[in-house]
Amino acid sequence: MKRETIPKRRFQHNHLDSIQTWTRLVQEKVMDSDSIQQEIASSWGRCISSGLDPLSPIKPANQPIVDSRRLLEQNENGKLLDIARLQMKQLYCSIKHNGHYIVILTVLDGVALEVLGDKKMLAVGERLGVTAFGSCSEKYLGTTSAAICMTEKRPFRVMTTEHFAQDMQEWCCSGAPIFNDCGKLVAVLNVSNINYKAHYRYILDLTTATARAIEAEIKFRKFHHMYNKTYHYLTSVLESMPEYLLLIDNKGKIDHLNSRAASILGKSQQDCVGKSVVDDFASTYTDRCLECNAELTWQTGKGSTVEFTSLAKTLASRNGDNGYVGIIKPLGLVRNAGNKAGYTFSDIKYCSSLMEKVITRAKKAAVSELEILIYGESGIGKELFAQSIHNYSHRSEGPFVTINCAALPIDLMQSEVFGLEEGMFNGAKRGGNPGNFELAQGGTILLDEIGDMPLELQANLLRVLQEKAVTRIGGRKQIPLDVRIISATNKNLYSEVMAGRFRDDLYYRLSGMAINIPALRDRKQDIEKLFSYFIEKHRATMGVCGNIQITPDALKVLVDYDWPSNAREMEQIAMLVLNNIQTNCDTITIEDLPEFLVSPSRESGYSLKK
Ligand SMILES: Nc1ncnc2c1ncn2[C@@H]1O[C@H](COP(=O)(O)OP(=O)(O)OP(=O)(O)O)[C@@H](O)[C@H]1O
Repeated sequence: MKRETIPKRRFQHNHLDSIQTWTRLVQEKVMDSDSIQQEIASSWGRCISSGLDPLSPIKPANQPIVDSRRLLEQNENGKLLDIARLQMKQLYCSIKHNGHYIVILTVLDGVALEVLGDKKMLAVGERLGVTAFGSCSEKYLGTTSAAICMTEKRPFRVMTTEHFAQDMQEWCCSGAPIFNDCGKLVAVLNVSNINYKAHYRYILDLTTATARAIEAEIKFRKFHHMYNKTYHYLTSVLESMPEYLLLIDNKGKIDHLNSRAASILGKSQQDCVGKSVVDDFASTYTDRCLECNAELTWQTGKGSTVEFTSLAKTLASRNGDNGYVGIIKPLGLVRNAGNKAGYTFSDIKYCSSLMEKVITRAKKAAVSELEILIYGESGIGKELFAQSIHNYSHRSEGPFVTINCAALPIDLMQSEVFGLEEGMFNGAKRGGNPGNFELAQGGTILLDEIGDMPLELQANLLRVLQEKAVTRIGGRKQIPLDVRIISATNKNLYSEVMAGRFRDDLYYRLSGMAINIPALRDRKQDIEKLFSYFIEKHRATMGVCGNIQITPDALKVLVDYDWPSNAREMEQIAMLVLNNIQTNCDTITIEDLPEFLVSPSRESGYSLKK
């Protein structure tokens, strides 16, 4: 087929020109490209190259078969349809009083995802196979506005004899492309009718505006989803932290807090959010308190007080609205009521005989008066054991106080652990501040992360152990102590002694009875029970109902994993899984597990540190 070039160019549809050009094409096999719009000429060219005969009737029987289920699963087509349906209905309602129309949503390979219109136009469409999940591709229908929009990636109208196939030449179509949030073309929206006079120019504008509205909804849903996901992650992370955390905005109002923080303040989370720190909790609060590491006393709903030390970080936002992350330290509650250990041995979930032996040993240790040194990797349950030992001992009615020996700067730690004599610093109260050892009187003190205790403090600690008494910083008086010491570490303390980082005399004092908690990877029998326990523990708060099972495949993935951060990591993963699954889901499958667990390359697996 020859192409003739006439120097005159046309950009608008002219019925007479296109009918002449088309007739010439059919009768003389000559395409006069310059007497029709260039986009139409290109489409006709493609139809000719694909062997389409303009005169042969369009038969639905020749249509390529489409697997509708697969189509909906591909490329987020299901979501697109969900969004577009409502907009298509609105578009149709705004034009239907002008005549008979059909609104078509076509996806990339030319398949119609949705078709709606009045009876007459639907019947016209049906005769040509223009139905939901029917192919409307260029190879089948010839030139259409949808086909041109796909190629040109902009709105386009195809009128009557601009259609290549004779069977389509009654049709008038206005189409507009739909792009996703990444700017990728995903579909074309199209309005068609078979009455030339009722295919007004504004129909193309309306179609384009509706396509833009669909795009905006796609973006909105994506951001909404991302926002929800981030919010859930943030909440899960805050909830799983052992600290009492608050996010405070630059006006001193509480933006968010974890449930631990709310419980220590004696209020619900809802009651705390939006409340002013100054008006409702700590009247001496200022931003400077946070910046200069000052201590604050918070009034709680239960009439007691909580020390709020400024282990706070500034959160800078782009628009300069700085906020803070605050950590409430429940020292005040310890002073008022004594700190209670919540866990007992019955809270330790296991099946393995290895763990059975460890628990038997820990119970023996509990009823003795020996100092106990608990060894185990990070997140394995050392604190859980320490609390259980305390509750199993005759000191169970006394306080249980934990000191994290790695967490605080040395000066703060001195006063925290050993107490502060009155008048030592401006912050010291009348009568001085008792340290953690005094607060643990009659009970147990857990020296967590003992392997990280600075050498300077080790000397003071040794003195306390030898003398069974404590002297506050800046004071002279010795205060006799009746405290049982449990230490915990994830380091090899003996190697630390050998390396000169830990005092040998202190090491021998602390390790009256050693308890080794084996890593989770060394007791695979416990994995199923522990994972089910964490799922059940968080199920309700994460909004998932019902009794949840795990498939053998998914369980195998969990069993095969190394669990570098042990039970704490497993708890995080259980929460991520709950976040991934539907609220009414009753089975956890491999697809619900985080990617790094399932993928064979485990190097990128994360490990969580307290
Ligand atoms: N066998 C178990 N059964 C039930 N819960 C467990 C078990 N082991 C650990 N956990 C839970 O896992 C979390 C981490 O435990 P814990 O804080 O006691 O670990 P840790 O060894 O003290 O950690 P770190 O070394 O970071 O101080 C806690 O929520 C704890 O209750």
